[in-house]
Amino acid sequence: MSPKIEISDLHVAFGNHKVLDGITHSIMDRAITALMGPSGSGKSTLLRVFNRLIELYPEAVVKGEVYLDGRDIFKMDVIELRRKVQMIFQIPNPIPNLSIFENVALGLKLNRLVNGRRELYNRVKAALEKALLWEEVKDRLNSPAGKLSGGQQQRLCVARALAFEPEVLLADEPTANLDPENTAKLEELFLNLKKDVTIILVTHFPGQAARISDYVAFLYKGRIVETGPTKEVFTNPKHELTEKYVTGKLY
Ligand SMILES: Nc1ncnc2c1ncn2[C@@H]1O[C@H](COP(=O)(O)OP(=O)(O)OP(=O)(O)O)[C@@H](O)[C@H]1O
Repeated sequence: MSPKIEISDLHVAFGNHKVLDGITHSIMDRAITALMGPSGSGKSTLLRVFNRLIELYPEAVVKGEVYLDGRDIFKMDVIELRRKVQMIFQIPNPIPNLSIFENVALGLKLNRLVNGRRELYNRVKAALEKALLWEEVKDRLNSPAGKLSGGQQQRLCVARALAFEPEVLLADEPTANLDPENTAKLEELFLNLKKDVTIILVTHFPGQAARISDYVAFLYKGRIVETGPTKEVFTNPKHELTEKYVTGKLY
């Protein structure tokens, strides 16, 4: 497996508050990497560096290097970067009054990524299929997205992201507000996707990391304490803090 993202000596602070303190790590291509660690350890901040969403926080100071396929992300056109590196959030955020179809189509139209209605329909359909939502919505594509269940709205957000045919999908605690059935569906969807897309998943649930990730990085107070293939880290943690975390004694 080759690295998709390489991070070198990354530091992030909000004003004087150091949040990431010298992260050096590689994220493997077309695999699921789980970022886990106690609340406040810097997982979401790290995720927000990968698509440079961090730059929307005026007090954030970022130092260090991050490469996507060998390209310095801080020198890339940010629109291009965010097209390649899509993100979904803890609370599904479709545009509620817009139709299911339009939620997925809008970004493609605004960015002029499609030619004509037939291609647009095909791209939207393909994205909804990959997001395991097509069968549930194909007869009501024109109804408002806000009428979908929470789990369906989250899969719609995945479809919206996939419509851009991204290389990386960032997911920030995407199942935190879902019931077990919808959580299972999203996990299945991620497992299907990883053959095409590199997935970086922030999760609060060690069980979720164990179920679906190939690699984990365990963060504690802004540093990566331990990293490796998921099975290895869960069955034979090398660091005491990791052991406590994976056995539910630290959260
Ligand atoms: N915009 C911000 N301004 C100031 N401090 C921030 C900001 N965002 C995050 N922080 C601080 O950075 C630290 C790391 O936050 P971050 O959200 O990255 O951690 P996390 O591991 O994802 O936590 P959680 O699991 O609770 O979401 C926390 O102390 C948090 O208070």
